[in-house]
Amino acid sequence: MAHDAQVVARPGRGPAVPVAARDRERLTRHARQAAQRARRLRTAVLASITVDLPPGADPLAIVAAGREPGEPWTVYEQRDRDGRSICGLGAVVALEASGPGRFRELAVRWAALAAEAVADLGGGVEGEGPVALGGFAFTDDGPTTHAWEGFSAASLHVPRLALAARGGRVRATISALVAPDDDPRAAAERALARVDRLGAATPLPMLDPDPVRRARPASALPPAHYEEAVARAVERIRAGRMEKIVLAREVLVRGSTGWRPPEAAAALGVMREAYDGCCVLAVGRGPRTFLAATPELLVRREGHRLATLALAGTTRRSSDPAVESHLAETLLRSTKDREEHAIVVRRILRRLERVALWSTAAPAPQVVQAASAQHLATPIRAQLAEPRSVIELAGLLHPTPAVGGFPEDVALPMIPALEGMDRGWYAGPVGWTDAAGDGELCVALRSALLEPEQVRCFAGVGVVADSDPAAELAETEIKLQALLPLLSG
Ligand SMILES: C=C(O[C@@H]1C=C(C(=O)O)C=C[C@H]1O)C(=O)O
Repeated sequence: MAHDAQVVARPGRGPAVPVAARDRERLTRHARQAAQRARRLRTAVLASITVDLPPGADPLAIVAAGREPGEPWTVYEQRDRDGRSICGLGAVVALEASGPGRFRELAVRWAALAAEAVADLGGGVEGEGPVALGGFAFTDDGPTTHAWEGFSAASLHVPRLALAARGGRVRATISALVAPDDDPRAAAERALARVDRLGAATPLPMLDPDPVRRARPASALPPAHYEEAVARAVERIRAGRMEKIVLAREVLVRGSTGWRPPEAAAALGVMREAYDGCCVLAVGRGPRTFLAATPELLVRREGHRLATLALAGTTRRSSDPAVESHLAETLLRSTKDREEHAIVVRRILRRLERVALWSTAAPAPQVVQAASAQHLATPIRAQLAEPRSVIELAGLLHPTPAVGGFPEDVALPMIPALEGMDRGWYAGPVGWTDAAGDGELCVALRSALLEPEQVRCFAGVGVVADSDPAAELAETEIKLQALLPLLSG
């Protein structure tokens, strides 16, 4: 799988997304039909076509090379799951919302748009056809600081060009939005012209192997502030006010004059090669890009089937296999970590009771390796009583106590004051949904925000009655090792 990307990364091999004459005509026909529908419904209607790309084409490389300044883009990849990748470029529709109803609002608006879309029948690659890609901030009301400009509380884009890959097959969906008084031919031509501007496929950029200017990471707040926050949280837990709260910290990466953060695409190229078992994702809005290599699946829906993962309890990794498995054994035996983990499993199962005919979790957690950390993990599956959209299901589960706390009504309001930072999209759900409401969202952990002149990295830990502030600070350092070294070179 790891070799596929390099195959297409040969320059000068023709257009990245070739569109044959008959496909162009079909998009115009779909746009004409969409215009009729739009006039009848008095609202804009989506028109799209889906075409094959040469086998092995690399969606991430195509999107990264073709992006024009400020154009929104999304990447969602898990290479070790049969080479799955879903990427989007541009936005023909931007669905945005905020407040406690944000998940449902976007689910309803997307379902209405998708139901009327004039599109090709599916060709069998998951995520092809009309899709909405994007994500959600950690809190219902969204980011509060300038750093997250462009990232709203809830944001799903229908890309101009969506690419879906699986097992070497790659499908490209080109979309136009046709308003009641639009000229359908012009709408189709605009869409095709954008895809034609992509030019030839080019390789992913490389991280500079020997940067002249280096950057230094520095905690946004003194580490002692974090330890004090953990100590205060432990007091409240021991006083019986709550069982668990997740507290995070932020590390800023800045360099001397002239230093610029590495290119997002170069970092993503390394992340997807190096981090098996993680979902590698990126959401670009304006000049900023939010990146993650996360081990935490929030929800996957395929028809009536739902999958999620309880992930909590952490130890470090080791290059010595004997030490690595010893650390895993110790984690499995740790009462503190097992309890921290059990809180997450219980809460997920309780939430699923509202929508599932049945749900099932493994009786005991297993240990999984993810980038710089090892975690306790319990896969959970459920059968839905009725097929709620994956976006609504994400709203039902988010935030789990793996990133929030328990009980929520006590823990969640304490987080901003104890942390003293704006989480933005850190620990929020990011992913995709198709026209049927199937799709997948991960929790954006091991994440960073690339700003024009600096990088912000985030890491948090679950605090319980037995937490030790120094040990929790050390655990944030383990998690930060996933992205910090890559983004500060
Ligand atoms: C909060 C983070 O990770 C979460 C917290 C964990 C823990 O407390 O052990 C483990 C995995 C994640 O659910 C993070 O990576 O920032």
